[in-house]
Amino acid sequence: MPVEPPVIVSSDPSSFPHSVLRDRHPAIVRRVLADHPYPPEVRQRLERLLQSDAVTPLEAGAHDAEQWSAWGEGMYGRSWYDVPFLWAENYFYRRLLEAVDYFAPGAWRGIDPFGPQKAADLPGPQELAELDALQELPEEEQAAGVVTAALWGNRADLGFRLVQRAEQPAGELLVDERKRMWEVLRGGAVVLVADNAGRELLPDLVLLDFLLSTGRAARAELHVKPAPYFVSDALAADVLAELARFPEGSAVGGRLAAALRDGRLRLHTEDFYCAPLTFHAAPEGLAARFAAAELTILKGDLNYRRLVGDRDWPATTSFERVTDYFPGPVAALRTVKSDVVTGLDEGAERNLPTSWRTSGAFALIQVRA
Ligand SMILES: O=P(O)(O)OC[C@@]1(O)O[C@H](CO)[C@@H](O)[C@@H]1O
Repeated sequence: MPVEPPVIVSSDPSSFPHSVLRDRHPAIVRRVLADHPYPPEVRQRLERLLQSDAVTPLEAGAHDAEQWSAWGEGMYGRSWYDVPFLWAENYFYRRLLEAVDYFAPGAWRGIDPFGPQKAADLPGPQELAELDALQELPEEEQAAGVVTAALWGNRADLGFRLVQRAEQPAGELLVDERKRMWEVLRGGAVVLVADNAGRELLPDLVLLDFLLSTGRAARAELHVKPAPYFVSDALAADVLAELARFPEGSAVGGRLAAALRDGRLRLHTEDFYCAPLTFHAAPEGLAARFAAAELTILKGDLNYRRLVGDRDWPATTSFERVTDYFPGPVAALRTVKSDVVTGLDEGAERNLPTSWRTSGAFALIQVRA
């Protein structure tokens, strides 16, 4: 194991993490306030969240207060900018859910504060038709197409789009190890850890359908978040909303529904997916699921940070080495939207634009088998 560089914090005002806490989080709260006719006490709590300088613990009665008191040891009372970035972001979403009574008994319980944004991002008939049309291609081209679509679907999560212009230049793949992905898959079980709903989840579902219908996988689990998170992250309800978009007679939609019905495709979730932790701390049951799979596919930027550790790794750090703890073969499909990168060749960074780590214009397909 290489010497571990420090965990990323947000204290440097010129850093990406600082901009997330300073600009993105307030924009997210403002959007949630605009999207819902919340009562005054909820609006006040959201405003207070915006104003808070220091991190304070959850109310004692909160359903997961004990968990968060353990996860937050040493954090409370400190500035949001001084605690680890990954922790601060996770806790921000937890506080936001608290503010909108997401877990509290009452009428607002279970109402997704990001629901309207997600609904507006559901794929339209043209996107569905384009993905369905991939099936007309020869299998090898389809294989390339479904992976490319799932990869670039990750490019514009809704949190990112709140602060970034929507249209971006064409993307560039910095590492492409998809060949190894295909070599690992021999008709066993696959886990796909989803990231965003909407335009990312659709190609993820198409990828799962491709794996199942070509026999590259016999079974698949689609792991989703247990609660709203990072604005657009997919919940089981988002999967169902997406499936309902496939038109009558869609071959892909029909096969996915059949696979869910006969158990070849299963939805799964764990509280861990909303914990401020990396995969090093995956609970035993989840680690066993990863270990039993021929391949775990991790989607997105945040899952990448949780996989390699949210640290200032030099970009040439070996991906193989930092992921060798992961309990089974793992593939990361990720557009680069934060500072954490590993697995680049020496010198590869040299010709990239200064913003390459956060622009969403570059991507990685990395595999550790
Ligand atoms: O995981 P995703 O949806 O690909 O990206 C999540 C993200 O937008 O949120 C974090 C910043 O808040 C970063 O990890 C990344 O920029």
